[in-house]
Amino acid sequence: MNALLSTTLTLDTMAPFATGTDTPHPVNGSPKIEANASDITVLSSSRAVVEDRLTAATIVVSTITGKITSIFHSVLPESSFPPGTPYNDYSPHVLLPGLVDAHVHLNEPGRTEWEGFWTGTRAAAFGGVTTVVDMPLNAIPPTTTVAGLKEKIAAAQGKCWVDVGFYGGIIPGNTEELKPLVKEGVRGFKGFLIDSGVEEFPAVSSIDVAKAFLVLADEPTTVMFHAEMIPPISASVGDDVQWSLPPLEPTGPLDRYQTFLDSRPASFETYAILQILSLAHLAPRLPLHIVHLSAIEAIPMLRAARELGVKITAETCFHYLSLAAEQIKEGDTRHKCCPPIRDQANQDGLWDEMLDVKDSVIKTVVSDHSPCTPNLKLLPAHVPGAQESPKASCAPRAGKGDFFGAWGGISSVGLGISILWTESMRRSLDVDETLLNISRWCCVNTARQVGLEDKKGALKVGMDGDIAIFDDEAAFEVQSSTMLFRNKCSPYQGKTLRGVVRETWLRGRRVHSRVGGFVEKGGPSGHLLLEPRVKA
Ligand SMILES: NC(=O)NC(NC(N)=O)C(=O)[O-]
Ligand SMILES: [Zn+2]
Ligand SMILES: [Zn+2]
Repeated sequence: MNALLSTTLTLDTMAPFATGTDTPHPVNGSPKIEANASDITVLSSSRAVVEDRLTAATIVVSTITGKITSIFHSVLPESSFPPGTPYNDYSPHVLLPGLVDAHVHLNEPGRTEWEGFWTGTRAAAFGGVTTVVDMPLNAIPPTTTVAGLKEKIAAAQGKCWVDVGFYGGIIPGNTEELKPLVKEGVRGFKGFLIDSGVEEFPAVSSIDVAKAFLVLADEPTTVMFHAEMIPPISASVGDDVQWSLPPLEPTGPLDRYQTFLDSRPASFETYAILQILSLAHLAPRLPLHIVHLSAIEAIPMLRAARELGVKITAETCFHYLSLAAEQIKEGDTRHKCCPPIRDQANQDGLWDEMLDVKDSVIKTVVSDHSPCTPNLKLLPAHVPGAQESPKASCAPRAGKGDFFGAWGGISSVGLGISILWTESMRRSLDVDETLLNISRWCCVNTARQVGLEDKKGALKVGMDGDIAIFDDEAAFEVQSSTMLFRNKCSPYQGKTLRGVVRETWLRGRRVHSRVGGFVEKGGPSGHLLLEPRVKA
């Protein structure tokens, strides 16, 4: 280790962990790094998020293993490295870990016209996301069997611009498939407690959940729920309690957002979460997770459960942190998702939980990118995106602007970091703290949620050289050229977002730069992340 204090460092670029990891600022001039110039690449900046702190950093990545071999807490000059070493000083832009978006629907095979591996992962790469984890539904077949997973894997080959992991699904009757899916490398499971929107992925009952908990109790996985459920009492009219009101029944004009919001109240989320918690004792060691938490009313019960030792966490989404019901115009179904975007006070409450609470129950922020063809959004002519609809692949079931008939799902993969940055700056949050928060919510914690914490989500020696170069001063307009997902239909369209991802690096190779576009030579280099999880 004395070598660290001398001026010459030798890097063993083949080794997953380098000898020199963290050197003090060079005292007598710059250190000299000995390595084969073609075996390493160097990225540096006056600002980087390295292991939960903002620091100057020089990051050396092996181009052979794709791993980070050393990190120096200063900007070493190019002359520190052998002549010909690829070297980029990005100061003052920020080096961040590539984002891990742990909730994306890629929909291939079967509904590739909604989204596919090629387009979805290019949109991710554009926005600094270097890993996406694909949800088990909306592709046909769904990932509820090993055979279904194999079809996914076959469909993904050679099409991924970033690394891709897969979730399995829990549906009635597939208990036998769950352990084999863990062995095949799924990163977790999702089940629905309410209609999923697609018939091949039915909701589970409490008996199905109990069976899944028992079979997965000691498996290295995370079981996640779409936590909305229709409570037995759905509405009260004055003093009169109305029993068994038809579920999700609209009580006003179908194109008014408030009508839709009223049809899926916070009680749907709290009731569903109570159901999950009531079964948690069946698998006390199994990590449980609530996907796309929207209602702040659910926070106290999650906090109480965690205090009692229940292993449960929650994620929220970019849209719940940036959009508000009051602002949604009549018929603008681009905003339809489930659970719904709630009011401004709810949005503020989510931020309060994440910022002010020491051990927030909301650990991660994800996109829940769940697109469809624009015709299924039933967009009225005045909403942007309506004119861009390709020919309808399926006849719309309802009138234009109908929030009940439109497909539920928001498109935003690759826009997340800029959405969070814009909203954080609007809230006048501290710049440095926001950079750390984004890295916690979208990198470190999402990687942990899906069992990738040994490879992804942090700039650390031994981790994959997945890096986003973030320009926090720039801004851009969301338009067709900046939404790289297949269907250019998103509530962010036309908005100006602050914070631009200048470049995205995957395992030590530049995948995309805002100036040069995609590095097409060699084609997509994303890996499928199928190595089974190990027990935490
Ligand atoms: N079938 C879906 O993709 N559903 C998704 N839809 C949303 N979130 O509106 C989801 O994750 O539940
Ligand atoms: Zn869901
Ligand atoms: Zn989803």
